[in-house]
Amino acid sequence: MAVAELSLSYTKSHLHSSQLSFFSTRLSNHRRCTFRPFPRTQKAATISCSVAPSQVQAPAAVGVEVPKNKPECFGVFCLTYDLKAEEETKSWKKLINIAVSGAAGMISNHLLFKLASGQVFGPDQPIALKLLGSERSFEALEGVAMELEDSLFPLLREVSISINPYEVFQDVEWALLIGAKPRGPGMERAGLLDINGQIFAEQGKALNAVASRDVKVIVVGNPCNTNALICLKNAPNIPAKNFHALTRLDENRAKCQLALKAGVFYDQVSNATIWGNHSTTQVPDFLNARINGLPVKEVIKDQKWLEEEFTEKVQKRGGVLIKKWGRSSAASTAVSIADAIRSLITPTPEGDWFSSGVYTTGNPYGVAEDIVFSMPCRSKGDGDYELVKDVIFDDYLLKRITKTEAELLAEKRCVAHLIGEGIAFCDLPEDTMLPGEM
Ligand SMILES: NC(=O)C1=CN([C@@H]2O[C@H](COP(=O)(O)OP(=O)(O)OC[C@H]3O[C@@H](n4cnc5c(N)ncnc54)[C@H](OP(=O)(O)O)[C@@H]3O)[C@@H](O)[C@H]2O)C=CC1
Ligand SMILES: O=C([O-])CC(=O)C(=O)O
Repeated sequence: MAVAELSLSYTKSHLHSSQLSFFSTRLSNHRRCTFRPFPRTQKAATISCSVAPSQVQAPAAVGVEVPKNKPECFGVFCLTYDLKAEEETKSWKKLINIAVSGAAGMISNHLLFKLASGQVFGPDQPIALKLLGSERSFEALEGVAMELEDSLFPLLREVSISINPYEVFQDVEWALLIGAKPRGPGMERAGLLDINGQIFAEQGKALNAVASRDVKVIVVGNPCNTNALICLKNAPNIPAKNFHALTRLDENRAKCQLALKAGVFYDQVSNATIWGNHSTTQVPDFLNARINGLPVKEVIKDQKWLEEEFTEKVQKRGGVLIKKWGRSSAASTAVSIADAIRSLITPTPEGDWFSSGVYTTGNPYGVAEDIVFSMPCRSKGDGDYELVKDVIFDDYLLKRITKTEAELLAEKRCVAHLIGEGIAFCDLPEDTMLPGEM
């Protein structure tokens, strides 16, 4: 195939900046094209595309400088302002970069507006949103960015969109990894693990290459525990401790059910742990949870309800919701991502804790090492966390924890090829299900 080379001169005024962004992103990511910007002073760029001469069409407009590995800004976010000149910004913190994948999906559609409004990082924290999509979703991403423009959020100082994780993850302090392929009809769970695992392997490599060394990663896309494991294994230069799988939605669901049964408002439920996998083997812990400061078992005396109904309700809540709503939890998932972030950036209230799927190596509970398992955590509010030591176990809890642990170990064997552990061998338990699959 002939290689056609176009040499374009640069005049920024020919295109609106969002068109420039779209144009350069498309070109720089096209499989068959390389986009080589010249230094700023020369104001010219070269695009090389391996296409037959008859397919070569001069672009409708001229090229643009694209700094290497930097996604282009979107629309109104391309304007620059002197922050210091604005009175209200003088007390603001330093801007933080937040990457969101699956940014055109349903969960993101709720989450992005929470982030931009200041509800998550606080009213003095300006943010830059870096949205990751794909060829499939690029136009939808532009639509999302347009809605962000039209919302006039003061704290939202930058928005950029790209389909290249190496661009999007550049210098990010937070990576919220939501995008994943949903399990389709007739698709084996092993197939889902493989397809999504490849997405998270690639994203792990990109984070390793370009993200802040202190980046905190929250994996939401399912199967989120094993996706988080794949991601961290492909990012060896970032502490494994910085990777989380989202189980906060499960914790919130558990608190709601306990409150309902006890007849109290849900803010009275504390110390709720979800152990294990974000799947139907997850273990909502009623042994250590408290209602109005008292052990749950002193308030809800119906042990059969706790062991059977409560546990199953939490495990299968996602599936019941899909049956009613016709789609999977998006708003409550976005709320729980916001909760998960806030739990890491604000000190945990005395005596309480929160659940997160975290790396098990070094855990005090005897859970198998080298997997991502939901456990009770506390934070000083610095983005880091410690595992809670003063929890108790009984035979029921241990038996359930062993089951969810076995499932995660089987998922790990299934993705051995994606975590540098040789040939995959998939012997998943038959009842392995996402919460939404029931
Ligand atoms: N951990 C938890 O508690 C929960 C996790 N989830 C999970 O979160 C994920 C996102 O959910 P939601 O936002 O509702 O889903 P949507 O289907 O609305 O969006 C998912 C996004 O994933 C992206 N994607 C990446 N790879 C593929 C692919 N191969 N095929 C199709 N789409 C792909 C798509 O964006 P693009 O084309 O830009 O890549 C799409 O926009 C799912 O995996 C879901 O199971 C949901 C609820 C709770
Ligand atoms: O299975 C899904 O995609 C939905 C899900 O995780 C949940 O509701 O907890």
